[in-house]
Amino acid sequence: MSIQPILEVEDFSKTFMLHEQGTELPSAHSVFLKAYPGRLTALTGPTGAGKSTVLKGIYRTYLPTSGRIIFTTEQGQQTDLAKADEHQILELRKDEIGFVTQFLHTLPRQSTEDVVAMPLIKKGISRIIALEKAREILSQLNLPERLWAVSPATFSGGEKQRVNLARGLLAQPRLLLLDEPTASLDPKTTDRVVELINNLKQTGTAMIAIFHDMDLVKRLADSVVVLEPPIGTENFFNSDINKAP
Ligand SMILES: Nc1ncnc2c1ncn2[C@@H]1O[C@H](COP(=O)(O)OP(=O)(O)OP(=O)(O)O)[C@@H](O)[C@H]1O
Repeated sequence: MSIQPILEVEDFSKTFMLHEQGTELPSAHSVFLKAYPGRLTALTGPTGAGKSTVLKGIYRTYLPTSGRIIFTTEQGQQTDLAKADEHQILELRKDEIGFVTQFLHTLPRQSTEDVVAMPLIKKGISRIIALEKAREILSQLNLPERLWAVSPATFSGGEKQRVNLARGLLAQPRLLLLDEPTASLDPKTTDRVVELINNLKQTGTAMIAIFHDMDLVKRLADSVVVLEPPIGTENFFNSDINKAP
């Protein structure tokens, strides 16, 4: 039996209305992509092509201007994320869809280990076990132990990225969106992230990840979608990566 996609993005476009400037700014245009359980779809293309906009559309930070985002839930129900109500989106974010961004928004005074453990605690895992797992992954990602009890609010870019990755990977969602997950990391930690992402694939998580570094695409991607503003996208498979522009 062929493997079924967990997510299908069909003809996704987003135009931003800049009311104060009285103008419209086209962003992502006519994007098609699919995500499969246990596989990683890489999203590449030049700056400003709309890659982050597509991930934010899937996570529903933005509403698309047009197109469909069909997500198959754990119960096997198909939902168009472009039309789902806020309550359903919040439930899916809690249980099924994760997003590792380049920014970290946390409550003041919340410790790093609590930030990382929180998605597991929300899923009903005991605080003691969740904290144990949080410390384990923070150590794997080379975040110094002296920082675990401190709020990440004042962390460096690379430290914040480690916290974001630790939280997103530990939660093991069914679909994980990653926006340049290794952008601020040193080569040793990047290798560790590659290993953790490959482990997560084995558990069946579907991933869509933005990369600028083609070496990472070769190491991690099962398929690639190239965004080319403003005319659309080109899809090809990992075996063709060397032919990519
Ligand atoms: N909230 C917003 N309001 C107005 N314009 C926006 C907004 N978000 C993104 N854009 C515009 O949409 C276009 C695509 O932005 P996006 O961040 O999706 O690109 P990207 O491909 O991820 O770029 P990069 O590789 O530099 O991260 C850009 O021209 C950007 O200025």
